[in-house]
Amino acid sequence: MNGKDVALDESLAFRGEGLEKVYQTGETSVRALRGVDLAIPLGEMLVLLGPSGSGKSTLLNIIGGLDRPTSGRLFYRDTELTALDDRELTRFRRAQIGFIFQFYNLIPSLTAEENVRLVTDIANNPMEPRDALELVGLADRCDHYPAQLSGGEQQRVAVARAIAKRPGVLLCDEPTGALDSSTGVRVLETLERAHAELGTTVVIITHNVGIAVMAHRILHFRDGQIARVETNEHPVEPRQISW
Ligand SMILES: Nc1ncnc2c1ncn2[C@@H]1O[C@H](COP(=O)(O)OP(=O)(O)OP(=O)(O)O)[C@@H](O)[C@H]1O
Repeated sequence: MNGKDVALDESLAFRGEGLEKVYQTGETSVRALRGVDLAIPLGEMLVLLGPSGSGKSTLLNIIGGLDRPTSGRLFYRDTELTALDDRELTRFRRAQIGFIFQFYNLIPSLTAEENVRLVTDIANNPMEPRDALELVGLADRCDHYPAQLSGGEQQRVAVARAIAKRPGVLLCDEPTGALDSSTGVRVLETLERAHAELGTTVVIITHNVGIAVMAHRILHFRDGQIARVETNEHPVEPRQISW
């Protein structure tokens, strides 16, 4: 198969070496990633922290196969993502990655269940949409339209949609950025539940230092690099978090 690596570490979900990303806009170039090396173990709960513009979303988009590094190599398990063509990268993303963004991106004319079904209809081994909605605590809201749901409930539908295809990895970019503390905690609980029950590797970008305590590790970004790695021996449960 394309891009197999001989020195494979089977305990890792992602391994990146020397990842660089340069955005070129006309005359201006921005070095968003400046030589990032990383290893993300399977089943890890990882938080990316750092100031605005430090490269967190750029890295998340690259590990999720939405974008490519300018240079460097990136592996997901035994597959070298940086050796895949566009079709193969899309196939990887569809099969393995669930994305959750700050704004929920639900289709307003579809019910919660139908929003989830959009994904399960094209997945290989999906959950029933109602089971995914039950897992996020919305069994009684399946027939509601997004406008009939609160912001936190809409985000939980987005989590259900992301986990329903049983992805190996959940990538979350400011998943609680638009939510107040108690609503945000319920969303974090659904991420923790997917992590615990499905063994999903979870990567969360946040500006909120309060959230970082639920992670196994925290990567601190600065100027396109990982400035510091913090290991958390005792991750706390989301219900103990507030901000
Ligand atoms: N598509 C793009 N074209 C040009 N420059 C970009 C593009 N995307 C990001 N950048 C630049 O790359 C740098 C890193 O951006 P990135 O979005 O990865 O940072 P971030 O840490 O996620 O920031 P935030 O916390 O504000 O979302 C920034 O200087 C940004 O302006």
